[in-house]
Amino acid sequence: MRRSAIALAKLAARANPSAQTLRLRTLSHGLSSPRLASVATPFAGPIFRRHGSTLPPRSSAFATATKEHVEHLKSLLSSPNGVMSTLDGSASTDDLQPFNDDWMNKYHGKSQIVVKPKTTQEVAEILKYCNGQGLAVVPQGGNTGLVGGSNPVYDEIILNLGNMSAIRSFDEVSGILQCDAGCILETVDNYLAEKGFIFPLDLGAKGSCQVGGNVATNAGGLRLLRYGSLHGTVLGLEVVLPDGTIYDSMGGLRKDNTGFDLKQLFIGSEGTIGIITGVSILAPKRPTAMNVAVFSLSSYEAVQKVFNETKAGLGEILSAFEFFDKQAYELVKRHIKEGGEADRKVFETEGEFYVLVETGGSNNDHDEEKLQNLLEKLMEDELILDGVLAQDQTQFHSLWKLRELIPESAGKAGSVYKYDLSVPVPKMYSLVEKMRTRLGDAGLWKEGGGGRIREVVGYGHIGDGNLHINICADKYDDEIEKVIEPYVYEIVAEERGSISAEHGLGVMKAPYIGYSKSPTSIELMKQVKKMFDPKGILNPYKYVVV
Ligand SMILES: O=C(O)CC[C@@H](O)C(=O)O
Ligand SMILES: [Zn+2]
Repeated sequence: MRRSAIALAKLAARANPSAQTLRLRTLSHGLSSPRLASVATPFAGPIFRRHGSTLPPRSSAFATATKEHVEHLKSLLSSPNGVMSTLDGSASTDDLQPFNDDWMNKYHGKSQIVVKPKTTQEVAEILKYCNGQGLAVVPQGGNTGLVGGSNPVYDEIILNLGNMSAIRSFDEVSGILQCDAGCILETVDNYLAEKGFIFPLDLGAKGSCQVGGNVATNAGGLRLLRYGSLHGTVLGLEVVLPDGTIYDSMGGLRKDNTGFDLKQLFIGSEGTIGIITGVSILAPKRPTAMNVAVFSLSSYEAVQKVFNETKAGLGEILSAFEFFDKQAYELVKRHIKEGGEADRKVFETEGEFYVLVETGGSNNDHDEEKLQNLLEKLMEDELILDGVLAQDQTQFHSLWKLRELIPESAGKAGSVYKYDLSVPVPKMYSLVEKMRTRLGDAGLWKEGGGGRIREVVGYGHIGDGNLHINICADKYDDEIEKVIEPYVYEIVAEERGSISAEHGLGVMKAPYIGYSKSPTSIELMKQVKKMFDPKGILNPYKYVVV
């Protein structure tokens, strides 16, 4: 009888307990690298075109904040320390910089006031006052976004939710958690872990991003494949509307068919129609048996085949299926090495592509058997070149790091233009190839390095049909941007895809929404915005610009 891959791996582990990860088997021969055939899909509707995106000028409809405004805002809060401003000398420009700038150093606001309320009532008082005074406001959570959605464009007042971070309640029978919007995602997940539950969203920025910001941007993350989108898991919200009205649906019923499901409007509205202050969400039971494996593959076609086999083989225990290309893997290796870690060989045979498969179930033996059968099949079919399987928690995390460290590693390689696209899975990687060709033709990128574009990498959530393209440039520059945009949106529109699968529109993609949405949809969105925010004070110049 043939021994299984996992059994072999375990024997190897006993023989060499210091091995960081376990090798499954190496198949370095007999595999061709077929290119993905490009299939012409006619786009039925007219393709929206927009060239030379420019920022709208600062709106003269908004008041300019003064020292008197600062004084009044202070009077609305329980602690005057909740307002930081250069207008009254309570803060310096440097103090406000972490709130004005985004973490990529791409977006730079010029706000002179940061307000940090502690209660929903305080948020309501602030918004009521700002609305009355015509002062524009940008809501801000962990400021970890990628599209400039949480930074001021000009001098909007920053309303930061960081001081609202209490877990309000957790019901261990229903799994319903209620918390303040400013709770850090990882803190909430750790709290749930102690009770045997899991937050139904996980992403690389979990240590800094906030739950309210996650909901406001409808963050997708690494386990959407398993737990679905926040549109399904969020059961209720507390939201302060621009005039200070508090909308409260925190009751959080799983079933409720009485009228429009209004909370859905706020999920993914990027702080343009209300500020989320509380979230009620359904937390599933935390899997007690988890495993992760990473494979190297020779082609994108193999990635797709492995995805199909994995879905069929693992069924309900599949909790993540991620992919990355060799260029992304090289960046991570370099980053890990620069961080001082010993250079270790993870794969005997490296590939053109890598996939990470995670299982999460409740019975280790059952899950392992399924994973084992899958791996045998993948190897027999010669779909994978090599694979490693985590054997303990440390290895579990170090394998996940190969995927999770990609954005950070790209950031180390330069100023990164980030695209977050949805297209049918068979078309996904062709977008990366088209982008390389485009940048090569413009003389900006050369295979092997040497151009102003240092690297173009493709990775993402295959399980959700969501591709990330990261283009690492020597600096953010209009000349480069014009080569990339709107070209990148045009090639997405040709496939009838989405120009924002999960990062949102923010200020970056606001001008390009027409590549993904019809004029009718955009008009309806504008009407919604006007209804909730007739003065347009909330997060102006972004999302759907009225
Ligand atoms: O930085 C990016 O482009 C992607 C970030 C995030 O959505 C991820 O999937 O890692
Ligand atoms: Zn992502």
